[in-house]
Amino acid sequence: MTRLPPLSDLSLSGPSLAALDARDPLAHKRAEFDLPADVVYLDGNSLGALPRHVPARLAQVATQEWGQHLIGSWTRGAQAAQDWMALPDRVAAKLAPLIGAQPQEVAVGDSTSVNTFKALAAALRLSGRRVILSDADNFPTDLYVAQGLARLLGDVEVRTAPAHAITDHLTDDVGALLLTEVDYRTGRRLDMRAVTAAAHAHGIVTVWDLAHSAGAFAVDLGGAGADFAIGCGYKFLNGGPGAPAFLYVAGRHLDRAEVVLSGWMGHADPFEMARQYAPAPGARRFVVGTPQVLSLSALDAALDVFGDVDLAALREKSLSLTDTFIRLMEPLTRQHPLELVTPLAHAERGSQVSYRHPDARRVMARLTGRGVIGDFRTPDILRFGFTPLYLSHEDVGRAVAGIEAVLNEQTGERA
Ligand SMILES: Cc1ncc(COP(=O)(O)O)c(C=O)c1O
Ligand SMILES: Nc1ccccc1C(=O)C[C@H](N)C(=O)O
Repeated sequence: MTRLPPLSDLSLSGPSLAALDARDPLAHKRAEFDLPADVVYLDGNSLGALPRHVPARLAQVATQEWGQHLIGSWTRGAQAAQDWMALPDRVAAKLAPLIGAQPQEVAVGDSTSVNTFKALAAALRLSGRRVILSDADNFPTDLYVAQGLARLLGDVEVRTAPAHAITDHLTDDVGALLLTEVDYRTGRRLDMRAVTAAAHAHGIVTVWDLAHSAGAFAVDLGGAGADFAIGCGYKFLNGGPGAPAFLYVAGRHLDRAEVVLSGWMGHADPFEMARQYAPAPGARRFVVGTPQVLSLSALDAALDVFGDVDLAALREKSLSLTDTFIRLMEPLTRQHPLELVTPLAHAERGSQVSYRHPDARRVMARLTGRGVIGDFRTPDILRFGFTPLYLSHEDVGRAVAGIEAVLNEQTGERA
């Protein structure tokens, strides 16, 4: 079991947590979200909370843009850049600064799974090779999509290795490397820059899954030299259930990146109705069919929450929340069969903390019943996500108190 150094200025008592909250530069952001009062929501890494202003935007799109302006909304307001046709591009432009991208390097639409397929196919084509390498414990959809692409192509091998040893498996026959920057179970964060550089040394094209990164901390795709990336709109970006996902392609690849799902909305001039596909300039070519206007509008509005957020402060708060949680949990790891599986080193940590527990499924069910909402992940993981925009250190204290009560309850039942 992992042990932490003794607490210096922190205890479970309210005031020190309140003091941390008092100097939180993001404390005011909480008021921008709608959350039930009696809940500590530690699941924003699965479904982000509702930004308060999003329902009004949805109502406006439904009743005015759809209800009143009907088909005209596709191009209406094009001068003022409010048309539905350009909505994916406008959302891409809002998202780009959060992931260290240029607007023309980002396409918004479809699901993360579908975008993984598009990015992986393009990466493999760019490499001219026939092997996809991934983390053996990657999120299932990443592995399934790679397997499906391999089945389609017939002569492609999907190879897996443990994420922590991935650089030992970078060989000159590997074409595409598909990795998730922050592991969905352990919360371990990979060094995207170092791994990308190591992959490039072998001529490997990288595809980074940013599902648990985008909106949790500043991602620097450009600085890391990443080739492709994909990620979810409904987790830390708070775009709502089923929100459109994103796909990043580095500007240097735009000329040669091929779109396997070449649909008319990624055509250079969709309404030319040409017989032959010609890709739109920039990442827009990865938009396939008709944009999902309702969900894109929700994501568009949700991203405004980030408008005044200093991304350095976001990371600092995230680490402060996860540090606080780990410290307050430490006594419980001595009394109960809890094993911290999230790295203590800040550079190796995303914005979640996970523990192994032999009865994790039941513990999480009980915890959720008490209003502390996290996740159980197979086989024995208790997972807690920390969204710096709407959680306080006092919430962390309440969560730990709830966890303690549930664990004691279970111990009492066994005795
Ligand atoms: C790492 C990772 N990739 C992808 C996904 C999901 O993809 P999709 O939105 O297509 O279901 C998730 C979560 O669902 C995830 O954690
Ligand atoms: N999209 C979902 C739909 C339903 C239930 C969960 C999800 C998740 O996002 C799970 C998440 N990716 C995870 O890391 O476990």
